[in-house]
Amino acid sequence: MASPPDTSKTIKLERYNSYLRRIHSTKVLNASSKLLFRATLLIALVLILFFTINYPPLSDHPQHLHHPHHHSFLSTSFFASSSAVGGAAWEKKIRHSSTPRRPNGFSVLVTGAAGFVGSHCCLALKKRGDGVLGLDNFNSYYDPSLKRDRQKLLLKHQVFIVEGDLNDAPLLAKLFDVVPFTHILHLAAQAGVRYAMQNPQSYVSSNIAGFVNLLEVAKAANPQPAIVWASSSSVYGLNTQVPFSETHRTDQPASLYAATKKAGEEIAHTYNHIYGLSLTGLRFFTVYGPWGRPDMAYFFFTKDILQGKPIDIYQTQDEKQVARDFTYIDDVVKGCVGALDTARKSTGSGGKKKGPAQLRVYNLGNTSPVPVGKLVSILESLLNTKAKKHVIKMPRNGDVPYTHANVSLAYRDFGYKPTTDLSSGLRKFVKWYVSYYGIHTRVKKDSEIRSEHPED
Ligand SMILES: O=C(O)[C@H]1O[C@H](OP(=O)(O)OP(=O)(O)OC[C@H]2O[C@@H](n3ccc(=O)[nH]c3=O)[C@H](O)[C@@H]2O)[C@H](O)[C@@H](O)[C@H]1O
Repeated sequence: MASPPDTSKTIKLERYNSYLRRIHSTKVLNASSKLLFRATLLIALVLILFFTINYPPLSDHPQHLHHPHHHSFLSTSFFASSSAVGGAAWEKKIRHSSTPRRPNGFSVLVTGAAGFVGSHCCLALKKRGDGVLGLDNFNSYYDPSLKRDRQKLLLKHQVFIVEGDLNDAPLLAKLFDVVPFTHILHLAAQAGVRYAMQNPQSYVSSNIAGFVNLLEVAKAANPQPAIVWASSSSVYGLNTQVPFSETHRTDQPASLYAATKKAGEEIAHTYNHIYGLSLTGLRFFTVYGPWGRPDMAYFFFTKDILQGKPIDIYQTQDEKQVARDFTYIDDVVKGCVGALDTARKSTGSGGKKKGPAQLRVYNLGNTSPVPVGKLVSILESLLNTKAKKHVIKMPRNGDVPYTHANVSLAYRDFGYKPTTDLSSGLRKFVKWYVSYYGIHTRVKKDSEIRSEHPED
């Protein structure tokens, strides 16, 4: 009888083989995981190197990268470009934009650079050879696409705007770390008289908290910059003496907007007194012109007249015409530049006052008030279109009935002399408006307007 085959050896052999296979596969596994580990290490090293070069540590401003205004750091810059806030490319842009190109040129930080007055001032300063860096939060108080278009215009002239908020102290400190600004032209604000009843907090946040934040950074900077900033004709409030002079009372504001601007003037006094900051407040009188603000009456009147929509023309409670000392943008820009040119250096350093510093306030108006009804009839002529006019009593919305600037102080100190009357200025505005919005209409010549409005 054949003995059954001895399988014990085969079984042993198979076990041995499977043992060998296991050892082998573990070795392979070990080798591949080692490879994976090394590759991961390499990638991590490369990434660390990349971030160290492009994003040096903001150790003194830790919360900056998490600020809501800089979500673009993660969403776009991380993948798409290397010009994120704090990066080497970003710093290069900032330095390039703010470096003067004329002997003894200024290096100016312009806040509100994508705004109406801000964008015009940036261009004027850049054109004469000053270094200009913009700051703007591009908020949506009015159509941000207009702000973006102003930004594009500035970029063509090598003016870079940092996107950020006045209340972002780490960002402001970072800007001063990178650039020794000689001046700040502070024009960022929550503007508009009537909107203050709808959104009071935004006035406190921009015009008070934001201003204080900027002053805190400026006082600590070395060297301290000289600061020129936008106050407002509205601070005259219920003052009845005319024309408004800087010596008249300004303690009766009629709107929260006016109250925050007046607060700004008092805050300026404090920072000048304690820290030796050189501060100049400019009281703008209803500034208008090309690239203007869509929330202002002359702008939305133009839009509504062209669209055949009715417009409200305010009258005082005793049925008198409401009037404004409308001031053309180019005149105001000259005033801003004049104020910068005559601003003396701040005297403090590193947050300590070293001696008395300059503290000034000036009216920048046109010295020639025009009733709103007249403004509308000039627009009607320019646009060859009749407005649907609703004359109504001025709602209790913070508006004052009348403004009229005495500008002799600004004339004495820096030769401020407005030269643009309302019809010439509005003509320039309307020409810009129809071209910007692609409207086909013939805008009347200055001579035609003048013959229709001889007293202007
Ligand atoms: O000098 C300033 O410090 C301010 O100027 C500007 O305020 P204002 O002078 O109020 O300009 P703006 O709104 O264009 O109204 C013009 C006229 O139209 C009248 N007005 C207004 C609206 C309307 O529907 N009807 C009307 O008659 C209205 O009663 C007024 O008489 C800036 O907006 C402000 O930010 C601030 O800088």
